[in-house]
Amino acid sequence: MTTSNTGTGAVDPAVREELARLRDSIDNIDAAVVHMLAERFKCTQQVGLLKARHALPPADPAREARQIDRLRTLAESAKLDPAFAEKFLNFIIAEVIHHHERIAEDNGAGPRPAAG
Ligand SMILES: O=C(O)C(=O)C[C@]1(C(=O)O)C=C[C@@H](O)C=C1
Repeated sequence: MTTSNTGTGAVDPAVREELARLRDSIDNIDAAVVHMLAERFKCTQQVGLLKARHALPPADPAREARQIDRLRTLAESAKLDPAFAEKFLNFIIAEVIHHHERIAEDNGAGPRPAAG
């Protein structure tokens, strides 16, 4: 229980100000994340085209393993939950792989036939 909320619906103006200041920073960080993700997807779009043109598979599990390893280490030193960092990267990479598959289809490669 805090002493700032009187329970009457009135919130201490200092608390309001602190919340607004923190939310401004959150909004700036969210904007930076969106811009950085947009740049990342511009790069992966180029990778998708390169892979499609040279008949390379959309996914590269060995590369992903190295990225996850690296990101987990970075997360630990930044005091961010490494499991969260891994989930976040996997989420983004899954989307990239969908894009790669679509680019390959649009470039006439189509899905690879099953082995055997
Ligand atoms: O580096 C690649 O080969 C990519 O296609 C990019 C990327 C990524 O988004 O980082 C996506 C799919 C691969 O499985 C590995 C990494």
